[in-house]
Amino acid sequence: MSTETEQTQASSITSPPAIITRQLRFCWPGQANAPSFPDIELNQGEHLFLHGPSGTGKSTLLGLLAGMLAPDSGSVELLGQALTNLKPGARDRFRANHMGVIFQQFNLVPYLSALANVTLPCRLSPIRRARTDSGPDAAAANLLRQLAIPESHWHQGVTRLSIGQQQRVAAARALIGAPEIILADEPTSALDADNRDRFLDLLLTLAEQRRCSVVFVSHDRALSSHFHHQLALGGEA
Ligand SMILES: Nc1ncnc2c1ncn2[C@@H]1O[C@H](COP(=O)(O)OP(=O)(O)OP(=O)(O)O)[C@@H](O)[C@H]1O
Repeated sequence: MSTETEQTQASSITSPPAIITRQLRFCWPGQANAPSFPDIELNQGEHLFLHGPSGTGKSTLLGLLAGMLAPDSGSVELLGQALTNLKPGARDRFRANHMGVIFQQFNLVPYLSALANVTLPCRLSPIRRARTDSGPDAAAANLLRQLAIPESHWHQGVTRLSIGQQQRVAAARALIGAPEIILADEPTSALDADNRDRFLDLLLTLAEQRRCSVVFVSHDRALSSHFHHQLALGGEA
């Protein structure tokens, strides 16, 4: 069996799709039937807008893509790696190396500064660290500057930032070290329309500069035109 590093090197030559899912089903405790999810095929550098009414499984699907949930049946293949075949520890390493996740509740580490939150993926992944040309601190500073977080806030505890600023710190943490895949769960829900559009433009511009694929969950159909593809859950058109 080849190692992840060998497969990643092979991937860069043949560029397999960023994401392929087939016949995914997942049942939460208490759910009568395991809902099935539509198949996804997303090439590297492409962006997918995932929408649908509340409770239709958008966050669950992101959890399956991130390898945080294991499907009852079906498969997830990311960058040519069958995620569903990896043991939990290997899945965690794969996520740290190749994915940036922006959670609905941000999941920032409350006792760390904004800067330390952003550099965290580089401490967990040598691959992400190696992709920051001038080092994690400089890369984090660059992202925080691009995301308009005032320098006076970089060394403050992250809980002292506004909700909109925390969202942007979470985006910077997802982008650092140029992971190939970014999963974003309603990252603009707390922002007003102007800040939402600015945030989205910036996220997609930074993702494009780094050739990241983005899967972006939102209720807000007005955002869909920013994305290459759309996928509806729950029978929405
Ligand atoms: N931790 C959990 N334990 C049990 N059931 C869960 C859990 N998380 C989600 N569910 C159930 O799974 C279904 C899909 O939830 P999910 O959060 O994936 O939907 P969603 O489309 O992301 O909703 P929203 O737009 O409100 O965030 C819901 O019926 C929900 O109750």
